[in-house]
Amino acid sequence: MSCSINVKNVSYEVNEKTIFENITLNVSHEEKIAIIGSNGSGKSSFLKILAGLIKPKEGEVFLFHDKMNSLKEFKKYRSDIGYLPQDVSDFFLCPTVIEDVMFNLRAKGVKKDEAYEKALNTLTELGIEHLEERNIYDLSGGEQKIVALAGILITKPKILLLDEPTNALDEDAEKKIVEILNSIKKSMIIVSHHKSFIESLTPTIYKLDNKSLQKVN
Ligand SMILES: Nc1ncnc2c1ncn2[C@@H]1O[C@H](COP(=O)(O)OP(=O)(O)OP(=O)(O)O)[C@@H](O)[C@H]1O
Repeated sequence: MSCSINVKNVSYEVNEKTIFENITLNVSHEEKIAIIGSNGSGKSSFLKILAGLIKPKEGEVFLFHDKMNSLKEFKKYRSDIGYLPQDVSDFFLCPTVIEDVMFNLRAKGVKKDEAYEKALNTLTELGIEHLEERNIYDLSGGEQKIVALAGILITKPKILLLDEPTNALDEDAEKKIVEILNSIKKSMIIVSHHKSFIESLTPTIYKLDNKSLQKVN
């Protein structure tokens, strides 16, 4: 089957300390996988490598079978990758929720009325339409997380890299996110500590432990 992401023998170190080594992973077109692991095991760093934000020490990353030789080369796939960071506080570019969610579509040349309609639909799907006119920086951490997710989902990226998408979310919000992520047929890597959330999305779970990535089941 065709793969969206291939990782070959990737290692990462910070300040000469090895965080993980020799990670090999293939994620097929439309496959969802989850990564668990204890605090500090390197899950966020691994996602950042796949998003082209940091460089591995060694190894190779392929997106759609195209080898990424430098961080610059990730640029051509920027709009195909939806990366949700663990901390979204620096994620926003516009003051209000609706403006921010519309922003990525407007940047792609979508007309204002159409972008507004799509943004409102996305907010409604995620159950946060009441936040439309709110200032993002007045929102709670959980609300900000869902707004950030809305800004990613609206552009329909081919790959979703989601770092703890439900931390700080209440049960209802989590349920909505499960419904939406289950309805999306895209390649997805979800990092989470939340077992029931992960199990409601995918049976394919990996654990980052002792510097290596192993399949749990
Ligand atoms: N820029 C950095 N400077 C110093 N240390 C870093 C940096 N980035 C990551 N680390 C260290 O690398 C290790 C892995 O961090 P990472 O955030 O990837 O772990 P994680 O598995 O996502 O943790 P958590 O579950 O707590 O979010 C940690 O020990 C962290 O302190």
